[in-house]
Amino acid sequence: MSTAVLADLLPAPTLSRARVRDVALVVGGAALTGVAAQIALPVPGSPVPVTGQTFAALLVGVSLGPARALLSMLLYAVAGMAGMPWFAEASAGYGMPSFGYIIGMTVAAGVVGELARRGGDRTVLRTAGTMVTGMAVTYAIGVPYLALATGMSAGEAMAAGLVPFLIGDALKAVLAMGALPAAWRIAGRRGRG
Ligand SMILES: O=C(O)CCCC[C@@H]1SC[C@@H]2NC(=O)N[C@@H]21
Repeated sequence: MSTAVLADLLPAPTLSRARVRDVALVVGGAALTGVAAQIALPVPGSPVPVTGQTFAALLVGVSLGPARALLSMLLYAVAGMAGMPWFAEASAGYGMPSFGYIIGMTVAAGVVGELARRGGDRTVLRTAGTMVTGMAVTYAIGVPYLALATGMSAGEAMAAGLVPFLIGDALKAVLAMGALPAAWRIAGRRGRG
């Protein structure tokens, strides 16, 4: 099954305009994630802060669809590795123990983009499943990376790199569960115009 994602609703009457739109979406998605990364709260005893990044990356994934979302997050990751200070707390590079989450968010954006392309953001319940999947992918890469980078045991890495974020992640999911189906309802009303 293949459906549109939210970005496809932006008008692009010609192929060249569609290209310009897509480039703007890819660059805009990376910039949005970079800004959201600056909303960061340190977690005592953990090298990983609470950030707005996951929410932004998953939102980019769902609203841009798999290909544009993956490109957008790759741009975010590669520019950050090259020195653009738009990782959490204005950091850059790839030496930090939280770098695995950036890889995780990149993969997750592609995965949730594909789920959205199959209608995974059209209802509250489906959006919940899509967000939980995206977060699970992020942690599945971020937590083992954290353990390897710091020498923590699996239990320590989960205590420092997963548990402190669960409540915040639940709030981010609830926000998306309200916003995304509502955006589709508004788009539907406009479409019927
Ligand atoms: O150094 C970075 O830029 C990456 C920070 C990663 C933060 C992770 S993403 C999943 C979890 N949820 C949060 O709010 N923070 C951590």
